[in-house]
Amino acid sequence: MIEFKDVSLVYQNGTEALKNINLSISQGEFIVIVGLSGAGKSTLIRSINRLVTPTSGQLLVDDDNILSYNTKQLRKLRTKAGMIFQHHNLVKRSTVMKNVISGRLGYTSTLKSIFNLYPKEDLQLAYESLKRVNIEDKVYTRSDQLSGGQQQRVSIARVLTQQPNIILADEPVASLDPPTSHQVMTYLKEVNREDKITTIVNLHFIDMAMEYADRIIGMRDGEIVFDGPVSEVNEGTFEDIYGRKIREDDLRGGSEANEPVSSFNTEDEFAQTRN
Ligand SMILES: Nc1ncnc2c1ncn2[C@@H]1O[C@H](COP(=O)(O)OP(=O)(O)OP(=O)(O)O)[C@@H](O)[C@H]1O
Repeated sequence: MIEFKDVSLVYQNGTEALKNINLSISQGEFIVIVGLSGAGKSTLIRSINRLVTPTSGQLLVDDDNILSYNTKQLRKLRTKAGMIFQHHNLVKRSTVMKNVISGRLGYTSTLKSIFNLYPKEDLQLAYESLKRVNIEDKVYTRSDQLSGGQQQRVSIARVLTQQPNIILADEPVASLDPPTSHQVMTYLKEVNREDKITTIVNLHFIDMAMEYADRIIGMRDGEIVFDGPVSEVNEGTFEDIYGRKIREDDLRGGSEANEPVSSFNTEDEFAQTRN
């Protein structure tokens, strides 16, 4: 359970990025946050693993106020709340396995991790995580030799290896083409359903928000201006959130041919079904 109680965040330059946020998120929900650039979406999700620190209010994760956490507690929190970024944040010159096993860092002593002394079970878990996103054949490939979509799948595998109970995804598909975007969202949704991991995703594209979210939160100018199940959302809702008419570039497109992806071995194979 995640609870924001009157949470505000003012950056050092005076920008009020979050204004009195009150929000309650139950374990296992799949939430998409939408809003124009600068609305505060990143700030909101980065508050949950304390990549940024709210300046007032209370932020509870499993009944604990994370705003009073020390360094050791923060390390634990960041293991529990895994993060996926727009640009993957993989170590480019390391292999896929090295990147994915780093998901165990929060459970391993620094010395052991320097010498790559991960327990066998951790290596097994990393391999199983790669299998879940169908990229286990790339286990010894250098990360910079993968496509953008493959790198994002590796970053999902890395997060899974962390065994989190929250996944925070900050614009995970912003740099991907439509078919690959749907593939990545489908994996996130699959993981959410199977493992009951609370998943919070920032998205720019309203058609993708409608397709994958169970609940949509709309932000404008640091405030929550909509919060409800996807069944209550229509074009007018987005126009209210955005404060303008919906435009073509608010849509990612390419969803009509969306199929379950698990049975495809390669991204090319998957993409071919969409052409
Ligand atoms: N480190 C920072 N220092 C000062 N202001 C910041 C910082 N990070 C973000 N902001 C400002 O805070 C506000 C909210 O930014 P945030 O990145 O959370 O919005 P967003 O909705 O995620 O936008 P985008 O979709 O462009 O990423 C914006 O006005 C932004 O310029």
